[in-house]
Amino acid sequence: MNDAFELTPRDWKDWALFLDIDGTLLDLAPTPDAVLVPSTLPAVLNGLSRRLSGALALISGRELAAIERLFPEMRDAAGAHGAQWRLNGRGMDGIDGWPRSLADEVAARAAAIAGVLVERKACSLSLHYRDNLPLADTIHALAEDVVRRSPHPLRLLHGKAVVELIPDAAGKGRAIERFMAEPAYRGRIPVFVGDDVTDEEGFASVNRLGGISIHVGGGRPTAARFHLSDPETVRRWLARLNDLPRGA
Ligand SMILES: O=P(O)(O)OC[C@H]1O[C@H](O[C@H]2O[C@H](CO)[C@@H](O)[C@H](O)[C@H]2O)[C@H](O)[C@@H](O)[C@@H]1O
Repeated sequence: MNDAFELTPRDWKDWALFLDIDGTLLDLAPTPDAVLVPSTLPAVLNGLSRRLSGALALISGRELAAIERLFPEMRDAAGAHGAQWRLNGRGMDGIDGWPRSLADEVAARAAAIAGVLVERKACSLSLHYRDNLPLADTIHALAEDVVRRSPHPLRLLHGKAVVELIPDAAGKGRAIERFMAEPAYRGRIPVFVGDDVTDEEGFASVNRLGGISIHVGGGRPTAARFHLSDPETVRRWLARLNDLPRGA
């Protein structure tokens, strides 16, 4: 796979940049709240957003409230794998139909299993088992049972030591496509950087749209066409882009 480090837009009007958070912008941590935002990263993201005339969005499995806590200055984001959506600093219509009572039930069932961390979000739910990896099958079976019984169409995503329940209509590919229809993004080349299996839908979308898909890490098959080795390299690449002349 091609190294993405030397990739540079010919013109700042060319690219629309979509960035995953955990495992891409930020190093993975033992729990969701333990992640650290390196002190120089917000300024780099702001600088790039300005260079791209606003065509930069965070595309994350985290809920919007958590994204805002980590990156308060970022104006465009898709949360909960695209079930939530914010444009130009304003919350937009998301995906309805999150079955709260079923989510209560799955949270209670999972909380009774030692080593599982339940992360409840506005319209999705994550079951983390990083503390007890052999629980993977148990957690997957529990989540599959919930999806089968849900009154609303849900689906499962299997991420890094996590199973996520999301509305069936959500997904990072659709989130990127929704941004690409907005005036600030329309006509640009989508560039998506992500690390996880849950980012594959985003890679497939940007490939279809003639864009640039960049996988962070390695060790598994991916639809991405470019590669960066780890979040530290992603941050160095973004800083390098942000140091290019504004007229690039
Ligand atoms: O789409 P992303 O921005 O990559 O978010 C995916 C999930 O990331 C978080 O969980 C992952 O990162 C945690 C912190 O490093 C780690 O402890 C956990 O094992 C990972 O699965 C986040 O907590 C989830 O809500 C996101 O959906």
